[in-house]
Amino acid sequence: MGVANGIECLSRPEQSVVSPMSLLFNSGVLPRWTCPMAFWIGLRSYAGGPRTKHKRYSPLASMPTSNNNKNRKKGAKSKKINTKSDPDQAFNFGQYGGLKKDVDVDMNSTSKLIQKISNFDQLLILPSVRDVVRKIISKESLKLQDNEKKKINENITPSPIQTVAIKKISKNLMDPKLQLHAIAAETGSGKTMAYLIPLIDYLKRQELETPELWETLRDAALIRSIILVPTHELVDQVYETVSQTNASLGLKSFKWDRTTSYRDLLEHIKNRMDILVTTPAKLLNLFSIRMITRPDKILSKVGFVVLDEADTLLDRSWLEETHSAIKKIPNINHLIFCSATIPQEFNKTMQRLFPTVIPIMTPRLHKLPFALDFKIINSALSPFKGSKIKALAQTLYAISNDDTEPGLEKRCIVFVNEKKDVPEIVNLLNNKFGHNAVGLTGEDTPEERSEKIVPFLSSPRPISEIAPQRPSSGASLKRFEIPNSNVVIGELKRTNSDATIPKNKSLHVLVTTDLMARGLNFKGVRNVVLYDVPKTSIDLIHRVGRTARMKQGGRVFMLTDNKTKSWAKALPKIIKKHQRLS
Ligand SMILES: Nc1ncnc2c1ncn2[C@@H]1O[C@H](COP(=O)(O)OP(=O)(O)OP(=O)(O)O)[C@@H](O)[C@H]1O
Repeated sequence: MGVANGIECLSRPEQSVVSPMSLLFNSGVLPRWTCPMAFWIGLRSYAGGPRTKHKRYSPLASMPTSNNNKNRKKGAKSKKINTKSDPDQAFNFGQYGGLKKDVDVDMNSTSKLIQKISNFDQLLILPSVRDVVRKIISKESLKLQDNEKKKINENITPSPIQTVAIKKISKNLMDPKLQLHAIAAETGSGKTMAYLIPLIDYLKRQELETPELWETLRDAALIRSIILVPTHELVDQVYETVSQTNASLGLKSFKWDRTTSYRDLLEHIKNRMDILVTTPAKLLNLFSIRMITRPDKILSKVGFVVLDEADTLLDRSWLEETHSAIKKIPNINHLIFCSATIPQEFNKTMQRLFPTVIPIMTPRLHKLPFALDFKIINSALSPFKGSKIKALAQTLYAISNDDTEPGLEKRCIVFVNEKKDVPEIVNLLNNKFGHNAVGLTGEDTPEERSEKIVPFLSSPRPISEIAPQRPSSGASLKRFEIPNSNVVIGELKRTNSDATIPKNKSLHVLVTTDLMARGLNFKGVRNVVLYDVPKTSIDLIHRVGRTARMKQGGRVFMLTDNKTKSWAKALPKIIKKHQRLS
């Protein structure tokens, strides 16, 4: 049977296409156990925040204080200190930090470029692509409230990471050689569009600038580009953005997640798939679908591949799967890694390979969101007296009763370290404190996960749509400042003790773990509670990054107790100083 489209033929190819990727891998340059594609930059950690052996230094040693500098000068003689240390020393969060301290990308030229470019018109993007992208951003952007959406074009400017990424990637966009880029910028900074705009531009230019090639692709059964993400929630989210290019640019995008049928997948591949959004595991499935006997042919025209949340996809629990998936794509032209954090372990693994990747970073990498209001609540103090659940309940009351987000249903995400704690916290919040909470962990079925997460991923609903049950008329709101914290909190005093606790409908609470801390664009969620102090700076950055996205306002309440370490209590100061975390 003919090999017309890689789906009907029966014979397997005699020899596979030798590709730049397999060349890298098979040329012995890399030991077999490594993955041939991740090329993290040669990050050199500066002396920022040296963990010193001097007894008097606490883990806060990295905080630039006068005596630290004096000691650091003294210490400088004893060990070689990088002269190019970052002016704002990295703050070691957690016992071992976790993030690479500083990057050696020239931030000065990046900052100058960001200042120079204030409009998408100044970037090398096809006009048709530029117009569509502006419309997508204005539709999805949190910044533009409805009444502003009419002024679409003048309000949509490229975010810093978008400016830098598009500038660097579009320089040689259509060069046929293998090009590797690593995009790293703070959470909520618009990284999705930072890789999507070059990807879409690449596909459209391929159509317009190489018509003969396009003739061979237009009606073939193949996939032209792939975006890999770690979770099905992210597949849905990225696809929601990507699919908006279908009608306006004639691009055929498709998401392959747990709900996708093979029939649907084959149907879309048969009619040319321009952008596939999926997970590494699903992509590997392509090689075990009986009806597809030439999966290599289907992947032979994939020119553009993105690994979003790359530090997750390439950490030790994912490395094997991601590496196998990438190895199946023989002719990659652009391979882009994208993440909000550069964990040390990830960086070391990548440094061992070869740092040929072009780094694309912005000055706020590893810093918490600019417009973040970070509050610490010590549950050891009265009135909580060591009860974290009571501190959480009171915090949620304060959020639901304060004057923020007038007229809108408020949402709050509560992150815990252990998924086993989620059910009990939800139960107590709902049945003892009258809150409106749901719990979400990996134990939930895919259907349960998407049902629970949707109200937090969509924009806030008008409160008029939800029957707000105000506290019984006898209640009075006594407000008091929690000692040793910067939190004003209200205590609901009920005058008639038999009043049932009103279900607090004006605040919707999601209690979850790090499963939901990565990449998800919780639209307009203004409140995050860290029920447990995150174990690493990576967890802290991703959890906190679910709010205050794209310069929006946002509040984080972190519950502490007598066991909380001093470095955790220093966070409000670190954030106020916009200090980098490590
Ligand atoms: N140029 C822009 N102007 C205004 N809003 C934008 C712009 N680009 C993206 N956004 C909006 O900013 C929000 C965050 O974007 P995105 O999810 O891509 O951030 P991110 O950097 O990928 O975050 P994370 O690191 O958490 O994955 C989205 O609602 C998006 O629509």
